[in-house]
Amino acid sequence: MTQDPNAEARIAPTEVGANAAETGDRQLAPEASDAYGTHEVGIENLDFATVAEHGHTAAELDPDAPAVLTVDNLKMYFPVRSSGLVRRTIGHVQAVDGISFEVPKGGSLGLVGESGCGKSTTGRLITRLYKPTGGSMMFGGHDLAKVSNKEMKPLRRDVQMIFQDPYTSLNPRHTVGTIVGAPLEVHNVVPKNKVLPRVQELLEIVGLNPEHYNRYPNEFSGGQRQRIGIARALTLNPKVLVADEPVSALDVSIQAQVVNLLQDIQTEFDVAFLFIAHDLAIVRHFCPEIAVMYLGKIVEIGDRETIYGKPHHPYTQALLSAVPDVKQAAVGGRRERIRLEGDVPSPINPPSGCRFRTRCQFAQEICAKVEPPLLQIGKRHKVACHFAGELGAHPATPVTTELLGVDDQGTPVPGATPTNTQLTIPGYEKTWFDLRTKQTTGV
Ligand SMILES: Nc1ncnc2c1ncn2[C@@H]1O[C@H](COP(=O)(O)OP(=O)(O)OP(=O)(O)O)[C@@H](O)[C@H]1O
Repeated sequence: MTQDPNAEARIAPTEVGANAAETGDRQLAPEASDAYGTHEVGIENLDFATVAEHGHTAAELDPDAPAVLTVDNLKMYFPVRSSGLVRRTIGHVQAVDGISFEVPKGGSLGLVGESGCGKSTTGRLITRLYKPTGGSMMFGGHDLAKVSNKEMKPLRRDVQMIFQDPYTSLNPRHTVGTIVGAPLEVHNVVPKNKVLPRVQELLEIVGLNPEHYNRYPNEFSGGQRQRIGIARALTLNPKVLVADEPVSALDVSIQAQVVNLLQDIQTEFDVAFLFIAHDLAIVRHFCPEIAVMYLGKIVEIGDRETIYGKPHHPYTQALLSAVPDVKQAAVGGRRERIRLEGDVPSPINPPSGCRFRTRCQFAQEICAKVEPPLLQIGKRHKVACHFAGELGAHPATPVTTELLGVDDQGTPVPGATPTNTQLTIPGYEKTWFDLRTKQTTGV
């Protein structure tokens, strides 16, 4: 494991959880560190952005990395049934509605957005906890969306999930050894007498005492339990890990340690992450590439610098304006908060055209009539907005009309030929639409 060079204080192996279990106290003492070995960051009660600075450096983008997972036009519609004896389907929750993206080999894509926008559903689709309504998820030559449960079994080894809540995701009746070792037995990967050594090795890798394999989850603190969940996800040497809010249930001082552990794991296991989180500071640190979701759609996707520095979608701009930025505040340059009006509409009956339009200050007639395509507007930047532009520089007229063959009100122009062929691919093209010149351009 990589030793954290900036850690200010190394804390002795802690057994806070064990002590608490002995006294029957589930309210654990404050966790200075939850790790047995490495990964401590001796900093407490700071915001994540600051803590992270004292831990690992932010992950870097490898623009040449091939895609390990390619998701194309993925959809998940949950049926809504009437009450009564004959339960007819009366509608659908459009939890995920036609999203496309790539996860690079050994890299990480962050998925952010408000609660209910479809992040967890996306993660559960990729790990095939749900079977999608439509679309494809190409992984190692297989379409995970189409394979049968039987065909999926060997593929599950490669695509694993870390769950949000370390309190409910571990079976309290099983020892850590059983929890971490179970996948090895189910998939028959090592002989029975090799399971325990492998479990102990994994516990050590995630910073837990390998001798604690025969303890139960309630004997560990929250951060330690999440390490158990991480060890379990790593057992089969996956190629893709879906981390669904992996630190949001943890104490702030522990979050950075667990994120740093995930970074170590990514480097050493060369595993790719789909990192789902609503905390934009954590995503900024962990993910060189970020997709922003709103009501089942990706509204903006791009590299970290672009998404955080020059977001072009009004929703991304509003989300980012709500992030407390300690450094900015210190120099008196705190961002003005953009308040979104109203609630997120129901995914059963989403707004026509652009789904964000009911809460968008720039919305015009075209937004209700025509859905904006996820248009590539930079080398690694796509946005779905008719009025895409930097904060304070949104255009007065829609930028998409010529591409879509409509006028400024969204009415089809007779004889116009829409040129939207390149608008929905999962990755990036070598050329893109220049918002200023409204021409295709490239490197
Ligand atoms: N099994 C299900 N049946 C019906 N609707 C569902 C189901 N799972 C999720 N939904 C709905 O799908 C939408 C997307 O939910 P999802 O949990 O994916 O969002 P999320 O962005 O992960 O939110 P959160 O951060 O709160 O988990 C929500 O409206 C949710 O109510």
